[in-house]
Parts: sequence; structure tokens; C-alpha cells
Amino acid sequence: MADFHQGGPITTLHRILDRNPEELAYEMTAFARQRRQTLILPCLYSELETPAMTTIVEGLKQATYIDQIVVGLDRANAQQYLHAREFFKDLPQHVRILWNDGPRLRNVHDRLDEFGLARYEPGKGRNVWYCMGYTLASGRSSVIGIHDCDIATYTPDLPAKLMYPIANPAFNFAFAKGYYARVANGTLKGRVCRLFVTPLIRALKQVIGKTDFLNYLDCFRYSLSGEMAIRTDVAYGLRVASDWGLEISMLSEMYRNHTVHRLAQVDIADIYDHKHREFDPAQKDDGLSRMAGDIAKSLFRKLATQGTIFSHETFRTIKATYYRVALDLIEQYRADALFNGLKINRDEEEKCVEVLSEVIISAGQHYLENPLESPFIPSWQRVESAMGDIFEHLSSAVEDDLNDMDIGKE
Ligand SMILES: O=C(O)[C@H](O)COP(=O)(O)O
Repeated sequence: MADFHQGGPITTLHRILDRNPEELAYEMTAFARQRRQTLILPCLYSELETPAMTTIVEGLKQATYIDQIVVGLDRANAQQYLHAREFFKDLPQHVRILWNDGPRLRNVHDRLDEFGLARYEPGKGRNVWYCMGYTLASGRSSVIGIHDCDIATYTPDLPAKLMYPIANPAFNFAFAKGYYARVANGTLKGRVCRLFVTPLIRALKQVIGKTDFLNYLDCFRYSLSGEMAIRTDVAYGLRVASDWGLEISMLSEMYRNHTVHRLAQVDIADIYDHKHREFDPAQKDDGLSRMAGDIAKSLFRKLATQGTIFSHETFRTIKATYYRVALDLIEQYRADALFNGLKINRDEEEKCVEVLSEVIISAGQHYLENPLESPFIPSWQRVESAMGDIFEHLSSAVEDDLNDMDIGKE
């Protein structure tokens, strides 16, 4: 069972007791009278073909307190979009699917491009951003939950726990981040979070100083989790990164725009398992190294906006400090794993850290060579001020796709 320690400026909501899921759902239904809820599911078409997604959909059939489900569908052709419509059709909520690669949404994207507001690569960040835009356009809810679609350990009460801090009218939280332990095949996972983000933040604290921002980031128990809940009005002003810096950029934006008293993290699962990317030390620009690189750049850029001056020497010092901190952490993870009867491969963990330490140098180099680069997608507030009718266009594209009986016939 969890403890009840509050370890930093944001509020941690622990699962001190195992609550009855029906009681939780009953409370969420009552909250929904004042704060209606939309759940965003950013997914790739290929995820629809996995057992994880079937379990998620079965779980969501029980989550009748959710008013609307917005599916962001990436990498789907016409036939696959039609299959997605079929796949989600039995959900009891108001379901809308954003067929991001379909001609209508591409057309919306091209219009944004004309205004210089759509210059970003496809990916999860962009998918989530469009889903938030649609949710704003629909005007149906004041609470947004987002969770990944590859969760192999999904339980039907996960969305309730995730959205509870924002949905409960007794709370004034603007944003809540989900946390859990990632475990698979009897071993600790969450490699980028454990072996890169945590030691990097602690190394930055040593090199740059214990700034309030770094202390804030360090208190998140799983800063990279794809599970979060946010007030809809807060989502309106949010800039998100289009690359793997999405999660860290959201935390940075929350810190910049809101007092820490309105931010929370919430325990949403006993353990969490999902689809794992290969960690191939030879592939410096792919997989987990790519993810770590985007995160590092996002952090460096954020610190620069707070006045930190970086040089080649600073990055070399950060790398050396990171390496030492990471090795110490591996020792701690090992003790924790053994205590829980889990295996841990020290050689693999150390190899991973060696490769990730090089990522710090390459991300630093990239930052120094491209100081003005910004992978941020503008807030919907800015987009609406440039294109007053954007929400009508977005809604019509989604509705027209849904009602189009000729898709896939040509
Ligand atoms: O959260 C992480 O650290 C990355 O997504 C990698 O996760 P994994 O080690 O569980 O695959």
C-alpha cells in the first residue's frame, strides 16, 4: 500500500486504500453534473489491432460518467478509418474520431498552414493538440483526460482515478499527471524516465543550481506518463511540443502559467505495462535515444528561457554529472527491484546509461547550433485569434467524415 508523503510543491494523491470502483464511478457521475468529462485517446491505427485496445474499449463501456470520447486516429487509410468507426461504435459515450490523415482534416491542416500555424511533423503531440482543439470546439466538457492506447494492464477504473482531481468540484486543480510503476516480465521498465529524465534533472540541479523549476520537475513520480487530466479552459491556452518533448513541455507550461497549488499528480494503477520500444545502442537517432534527445532539448530550451546560459563545457559537465547520478540511481533501483522479487539486469541498465549520456552531448550540440528552434505548436487561443472560424472548420470536418457513407468507395 502507498504511503501518504507529500514530497514537493505539487499535491500528490496517493491510493492509500483500494477504493471500490463502483463507488468511484458513482462519485464521478455526480461530479459530471457540474463538470462534464471528455476523454482523449491518441492512437495509431495499428493499436486498434492489439489486445490492449480491446481491453481499453471494454473498460470504457463501463465508464458511463464520461460524456465524450475523442479518438485521434493517426496513420489510417480510408478502409482503416471505416474500421475504426466500427470498432468504437458500441461505446455508450458521444464518440468522435479525428481521422488525421483523411482529406478533410488535411484540408484544415493546410488552412492552418496558410496562416503559418501548422508547420509541424505528425506525431503524438500533434494528434493530442487536434483532439484538444476538437474538444474545445465541441464545447461539451470542462474536464479533459488523456491516456495512451497501448496500456496492457488497463483497468476500468483508470480514467476515473485520472480525471478525479479535475472533475471533483471540491478541488481547484488545473492539471493532474498520472503516475505508477512500470513493470514487465518481472523487471522494472520505464527506462527513459528512470535512467534518463530523473538523473538528468538531478544533474542539472547540481550544475545549474536547485531552481524552483527543477525542484518542481523532480517531484513528479512519473514525469513521462502519457496519462493526464486538465481543465478545458487551461487546455485552450496551452502550447505543446510536437515531438517526444510533449510530456515535459506540458509540465513546463503548467509551471509557467499556474501556481503549483493548482497542480497535482495522481496514483492511477498498481503497475503499468505497455508496448516497449527496442533499445538499440547502435541507433542513436531512433527509439529510446530519439525520445531522450527530444526531452533533453526541450529541457535545455526551457532552462534557457529562464536565463541559463549553455556552452559546450556546460554540456560536458552535465554529462559527467548525469553519469554519476545515474549509476547511483541504478544501485537504488536494484535494491528496490530485489526487495519486490523483481529481476534487474545491471549490465543492460549501465549500457543504457552510457548511450543516454552521449545523447546529452548531441542534444546540447543541437541546441547550440539551433538556439531559436521551437517545436511548440501554438495554443488554440492564438490559433482562434488568427482564424476566427477554425473551430467550425474542425467540427465540420469531423462530423462530415462521420456521416460520409462514400468513404473508401472510390
Ligand atoms: O517512459 C519511459 O521511460 C519510456 O516510455 C520507455 O518506457 P519502457 O521502458 O517502459 O518501454
